[in-house]
Amino acid sequence: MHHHSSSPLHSNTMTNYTFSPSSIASAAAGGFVSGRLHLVEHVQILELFLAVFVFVAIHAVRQGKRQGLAVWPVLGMAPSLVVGLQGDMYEYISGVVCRQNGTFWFRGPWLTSLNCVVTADPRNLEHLLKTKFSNFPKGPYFRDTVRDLLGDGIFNADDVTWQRQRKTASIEFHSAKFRRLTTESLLELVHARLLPVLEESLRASTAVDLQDVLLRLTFDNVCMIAFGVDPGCLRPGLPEIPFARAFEDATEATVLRFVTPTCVWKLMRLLDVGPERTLRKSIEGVDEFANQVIRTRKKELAAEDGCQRSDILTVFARLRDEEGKPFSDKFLRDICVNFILAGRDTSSVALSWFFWLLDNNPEVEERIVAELCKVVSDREGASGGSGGGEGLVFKPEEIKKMDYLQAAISEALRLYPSVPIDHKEVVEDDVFPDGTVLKKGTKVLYVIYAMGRMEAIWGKDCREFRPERWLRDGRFTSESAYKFTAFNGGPRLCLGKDFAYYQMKFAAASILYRYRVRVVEGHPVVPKLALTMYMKHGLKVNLFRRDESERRKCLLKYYG
Ligand code: HEM
Repeated sequence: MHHHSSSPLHSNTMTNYTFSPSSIASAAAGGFVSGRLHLVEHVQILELFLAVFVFVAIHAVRQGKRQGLAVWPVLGMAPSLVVGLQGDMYEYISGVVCRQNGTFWFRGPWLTSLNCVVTADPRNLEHLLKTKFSNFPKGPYFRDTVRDLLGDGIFNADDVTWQRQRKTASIEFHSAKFRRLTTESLLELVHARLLPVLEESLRASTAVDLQDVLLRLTFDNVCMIAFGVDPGCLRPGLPEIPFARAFEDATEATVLRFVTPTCVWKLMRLLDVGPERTLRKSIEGVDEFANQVIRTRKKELAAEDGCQRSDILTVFARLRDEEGKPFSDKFLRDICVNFILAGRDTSSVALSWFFWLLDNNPEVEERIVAELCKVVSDREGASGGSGGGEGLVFKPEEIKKMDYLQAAISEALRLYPSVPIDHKEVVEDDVFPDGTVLKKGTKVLYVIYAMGRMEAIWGKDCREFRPERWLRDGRFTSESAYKFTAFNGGPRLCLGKDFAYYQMKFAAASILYRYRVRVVEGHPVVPKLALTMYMKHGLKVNLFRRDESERRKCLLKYYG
């Protein structure tokens, strides 16, 4: 369409007319006439171009009404996606999926692999997560993209490889020994490391990035659970830890692959350039740390020295495969790296949104503080007031009793699910309960973020932060995993769910009992576009001491 502007005739005429000083007369006579002729030609072509554009645009927008997003020739829905990327992508997709009654087809540009079904319909979720579970694995596309980092670990595996890890890890996660490990490691981290860092910020009257602090807390915690080793990210001065840095870089570079055409990143990997070079180097960093821990642990176990340990590495290192052989170091590395990835950021990100929501909903915060004080005042032998001092440590059975806190955290996860979008691939032709026809190989995206904000699921007040919706007679009641999908559902339900709730409740209760957490005025809070819903700019907060008289006031207000 643009060939006219590069025609030699056209450019010569223009050159003569505009710049040649040699013949003004000829320019006035012949040049001027031909110039006008070309101008007319120009205008006609422009008009034609405009007419075609308007026609295509009307067609695209009309199709958009039916299909959710404008569909352009060749580019499909990609231009609409680019527009969406300028604002809040999650809100944008949620809007489309709601207008389309829960499901729509995303049409990618020709010759790309971006076509997929996008859904937020609980019936479809139950179908793909439970009823037809084996027809919706993670699939080869996902596996190829993340294999360099995750190998054959649980997050990246399907079928037998997944089943075997799931079974062993599930038994372990529900054992008393493991529970003890998680409660003890968390107690140590919160009281010896988290609270001192926060106290220091209060004393110095400086703002602190609460998201960063919480990310460090859960990173250390999950490493203790996976490896039995504490990397020490959460310490005064918030030092940079090479293993944590390598892990983060490796995850980011892996995520980048999802938005790069496969042939491009594969070529970059071959040439060892750009983000692929970063990825290779950071994976080396991860492996160096992992391999050293694995070697040491194997020696310990051979010397029967590590019997008391109950971390994931020790459990799997003791096992034997079908042929009676121990697992390879590489497989042990994959198992641990996957657990770290799964349990690293999700709880801390959820807590960050939770504290931000509390800052905007002071009455919810008061109710939580009242509940904490009630639990403390119910302690045997406690008398008067809320019964605790600054050194108070919540006990596991007390954490369990905090129904309102559990409701408030669930409500934060409903509105800001740590994993906002997830995906599956179709093995055999199938049909969703809502009638969507699925061909073998189709990719399915389910928008967990949108599901938390649908009137059809949560009612008219779906956008309000209202923990009460989770309570029946003051007791926390869980929702169907196919409506509240923050932890996934069916056989691949989050393995760390109970632990995550314990961890979030323990950390939140320990902080709220001592401090008022106030977000710094004007601090921008927006989600980052990534596989995990981080706050893009972190969460800068100031801390203020919550003293006994304030706690007592909350207790009296709600419990008389
Ligand atoms: C608020 C906190 C958390 C949320 C919202 C969350 C959410 C999820 C989701 C959505 C999945 C499914 C991912 C997928 O299959 O694509 C998942 C899987 C998993 N989560 Fe969590 N998670 C949380 C905390 C944790 C923690 C603390 C751990 C471990 C210590 C953990 C361990 C796992 C594991 C091992 C899987 C894989 C299960 C499987 O594939 O069979 N999670 N989680």
